[in-house]
Order: sequence, then C-alpha cells, then structure tokens
Amino acid sequence: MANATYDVVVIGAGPVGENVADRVVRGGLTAAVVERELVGGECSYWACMPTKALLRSATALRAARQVPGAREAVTGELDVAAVLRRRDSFASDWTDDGQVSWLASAGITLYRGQGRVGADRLVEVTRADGATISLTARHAVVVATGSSALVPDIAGLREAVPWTGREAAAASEVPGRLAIIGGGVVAAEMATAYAGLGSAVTVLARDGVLPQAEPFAGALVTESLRAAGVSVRPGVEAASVTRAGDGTVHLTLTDGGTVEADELLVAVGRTPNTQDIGLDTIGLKPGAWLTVDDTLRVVGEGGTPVGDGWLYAAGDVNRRALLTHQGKYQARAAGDVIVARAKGAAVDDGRWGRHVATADERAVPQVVFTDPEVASVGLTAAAAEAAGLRIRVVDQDLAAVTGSALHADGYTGHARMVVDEDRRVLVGCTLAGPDVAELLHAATIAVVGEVPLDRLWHAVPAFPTVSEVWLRLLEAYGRS
Ligand SMILES: Cc1cc2nc3c(=O)[nH]c(=O)nc-3n(C[C@H](O)[C@H](O)[C@H](O)COP(=O)(O)OP(=O)(O)OC[C@H]3O[C@@H](n4cnc5c(N)ncnc54)[C@H](O)[C@@H]3O)c2cc1C
Ligand SMILES: NC(=O)c1ccc[n+]([C@@H]2O[C@H](COP(=O)([O-])OP(=O)(O)OC[C@H]3O[C@@H](n4cnc5c(N)ncnc54)[C@H](O)[C@@H]3O)[C@@H](O)[C@H]2O)c1
Repeated sequence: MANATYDVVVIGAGPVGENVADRVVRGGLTAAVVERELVGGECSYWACMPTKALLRSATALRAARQVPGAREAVTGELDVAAVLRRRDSFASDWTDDGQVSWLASAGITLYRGQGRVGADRLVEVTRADGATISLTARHAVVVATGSSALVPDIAGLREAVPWTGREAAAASEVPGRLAIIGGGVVAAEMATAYAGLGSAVTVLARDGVLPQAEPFAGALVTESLRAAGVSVRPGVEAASVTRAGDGTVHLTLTDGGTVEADELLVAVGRTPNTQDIGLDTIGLKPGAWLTVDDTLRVVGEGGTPVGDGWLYAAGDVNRRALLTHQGKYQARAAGDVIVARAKGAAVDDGRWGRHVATADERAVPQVVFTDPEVASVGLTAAAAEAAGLRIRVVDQDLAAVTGSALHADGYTGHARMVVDEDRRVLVGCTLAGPDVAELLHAATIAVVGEVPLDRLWHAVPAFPTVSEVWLRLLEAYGRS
C-alpha cells in the first residue's frame, strides 16, 4: 500500500481510537486508524466484555436464589462450560471482523501494524511482514494506544509467567486454586468471578479491597467474598514467587507465610502503551503517561501543547480515567475539537464546554461488578475532604428501602451521598448492593448537573423501587 495523507491519523483502534476517528469523519474530515492487534482493543476482547460475561451468570443465579419461589426452581449448579461459551461469544471469539466492517461503514481507513510517531504530523506503520507505510496527518495525530497490565518487581514474578487481566478474562479452564496479587477493581471482580466458577481463591490485598472506594464498599465486598469461600488477606504482600515444574505457583509473603496455587493473577494497576510509539522523536519520554490539556492536546513539561498543538491523546494513555465510557467521552471531545480547529471554527473550551472533558475531574461514574455491585460517581468523602471541600456525609442502609426488600430476601447494601455544604449540591455518591448498577446514572446527572438539593426533592423516586433510597437520603439530610 502506498504512503498516504489523511486529515487525522489515530494510533490505536480500541474503543477510544475508534470513537475519535468516527467523530472526525462525522465532522467532514478524513481519518485513518492504525491497529497492531484486534480492532476493538482491550475492552472488547480482554477486559470489560469478557469479564462481565464471566460474572453475569453467577450473579443471575445468586439473584434467583434470593427470591423464594424462584429459588425452588433452581435445581442445578452453574454450568461453567456454558458460561465460558457465552464469554467467548461476547469476546467475538477474539476475531475483529465485526468491528472492521463497522470501521469501513463509518468511512474510516484501517492500517494494521505498529504505529510510531516519526516526526511532526507523521506516523510510520510497521506491518507484520516488516513493510512500512508513512501516514501524514494534515491536522492531527491522536494517540489512543491504551494501557497494559503492570507487573511489579516481585522476585521471581515475571519468570513465573503469571496471568494478567488478559488471561483471566480469556481463560479456557478454571484453575482449582487461584491466587491474586492486588485488591483493586480487577482483583475484586476476578475473585468474584472465579469463586463463582468454582476456584478456591486467595486475594493478597496489600492495601485492602477496593481501597479507592468508600470504606463501606470494600468492607461489604470483603464480607461477601469471604462468605463465598474466598481467603481475603488485607495488608499482606507477596515477597517472592516460583512456579514448579508441574505448574504449581508458590508465593512467599512478607509476613513469612506461604500460599500455593494452580494459577496466579497479577492485578496491581496499569502501565501506558507508550514504550514504542516514537515519543523520543518529538522530545517526549517513552513509557510515560501522556499529559493533556482539557481539549486532550498533549502538553510538554511546561504545560504548553507539543509543537503547534497537532498531537492529542485520549483514553487510558492519558491516565485521566481508565474506563471505557470515560475514554469514549474524551474521544467525542477530542474528535469534535480537532474538526473545529481544522475548520477555524470557535473552540468551546470553557468548563463543561463541547470541546473539553470536564467530567474527568470530579464526575467519573464507575460500576464494579462484584457481589454486591459497587456503583460510584464523583468524590468519596475522603477525596472531597482532601480537595478542601466543606462536606456533609449522609448514609443510608439500602436494606431499609421497601424496593430492596422486595428485590431480594436478605438484601444487603449501603448508600452514601457526599454533599458540598457551601453549594448544597451532591459531589459524590456510592451505592453498594445487588443490582445497584442501574441506579448510578441518576447520581451522575445530579453531580454533573450540580442540581441543588432543594430541587432534588422534586425528583420523586417511583414506589416501590430501590431508587427510593434517594428520598431516604434527602430525608436524612433534612430540608431547609
Ligand atoms: C480486566 C479489565 C476489566 C475492565 N473492565 C472495565 C469495565 O467493565 N468498564 C470500563 O469502563 N472499563 C473497564 N476496563 C478498562 C477498559 O478496558 C479501558 O479503560 C479501555 O479499554 C481503554 O480504551 P483505550 O481505547 O484507551 O485503550 P485499549 O482498549 O487498550 O485500546 C488501545 C488499542 O491500541 C492498540 N495499540 C497500542 N499501541 C499501538 C501501536 N503502537 N500501534 C498500533 N496499535 C496500537 C492496542 O492493540 C489496542 O487495540 C477494564 C480493564 C481491565 C484490565
Ligand atoms: N468495572 C470496571 O469499571 C473496571 C473493571 C476492571 C478494571 N477497570 C479499570 O482498570 C484499571 C486497572 O485495574 P486494576 O485493578 O489493575 O488497578 P487498580 O488501580 O484498581 O488497583 C490496583 C491495586 O493494586 C494494589 N497494589 C499495587 N501494588 C501492589 C503490590 N505490589 N501488591 C499488592 N497490591 C498492590 C493497589 O493498592 C491497588 O488497590 C482500573 O483503573 C480500573 O478503572 C475497571
């Protein structure tokens, strides 16, 4: 294929790269994306989709068992083979034909290979056969290369070839015993999934379970993991790892204890995919997260855009919020602002403007698909205090809401809202309980809309739903 020129060249066709290119084309420009693996990225094949598919069947089974009448109808155990088959289909059997057709239908040109910035506005693509193609961007290059699992420097860990999130998401067999290093989102979800699939799971949660969340959320998830037979070890760290000839993994812990398992999952965070994308050619540090301004333009150390502002970074690679939905939100802003700048149109970069990703700062929603689910948006109480806000925290037992009692016998859950007392608006909300995921968007709208609490009283939750927790929270706060 000959060298070519496009208005915009995007490196990485994960959910974020695809969406940037789509916005750019919708705005009347031309776009090419470069992808070295599967179009659709981590989320489609090794992260969001397969992991949620692994979790869903056990969640449905638990839900049925919590309701008399339905409980009696559940006579068997989880069909693990069927769960894995369903997971395979949600990962499109690790083929990207569907996404490649979508790119074509959206008018986006795909180049397969490793993309590297070669100079200002230039991307070199090295194909699998070693051939190279030069792509010139008239207006912008967007880095959307995502992130990979971080493997920490623990003696023997790399040599033991542990699972990362990828292998946990795509496994074709369920290990008898699974040890997990980490206590964050991946660790908590995969402990839930594999315990549900029948593994004996040990979680080495150095900093506790879900340490970034409100403390009650981590406590409820820990309690439920333990009830499911998981050994949760907060405050414990792995000191060294070896894998024996028969595949068994042996861990020595910093407290002197040992753990033996058939497989080991490392889930201690992410590292940016910027090691080999040519950053050195433009004076940036390979392997570093890319810092961006609010319009997603990459900025150098002084905080000014690289070059004349031709380089953008969206999604995991800029570390603002490592979530698919938030990366796609950035993609919409980045795509639209690239079009505006290319056409000399006005740039709407004020707070909450069309061309900025303001919600990344303090209004990021997330659902952790553990048992119970943990749905949160905005700031935790601790984060709000650290940000210097004068807050009031309001707590509510979710089980006390009529809708929860109807939803499931023994419904256990908790809700917290964090109110900025100076503005009397919600700045954070966390819900932990069965099926709270679908309650989250109401909280996100309240946070993003900065809806005054006095107005929220007029948003009446339907009876008898779990959403009635909103009324209870407002009653506990009191009306002025
Ligand atoms: C186990 C797990 C579960 C998760 N579950 C959820 C969830 O439920 N919900 C949620 O919102 N988020 C979830 N996430 C996070 C989510 O996967 C990421 O936030 C999302 O994939 C980021 O999208 P991205 O496009 O920025 O990067 P990626 O999805 O990583 O895509 C980047 C793409 O760029 C390609 N690439 C990289 N370098 C180059 C190069 N030099 N040349 C060409 N191509 C390149 C890669 O092959 C990849 O296809 C999960 C993450 C993990 C690890
Ligand atoms: N449902 C979802 O939205 C979802 C699901 C999975 C992943 N993700 C995203 O993927 C990203 C990566 O997830 P993750 O769980 O890998 O990272 P994380 O940042 O959520 O958690 C990593 C955890 O590892 C712990 N840790 C760090 N070093 C350690 C060590 N040496 N030993 C033991 N523990 C150690 C930290 O305390 C931290 O709690 C997250 O940012 C998350 O947003 C989202």
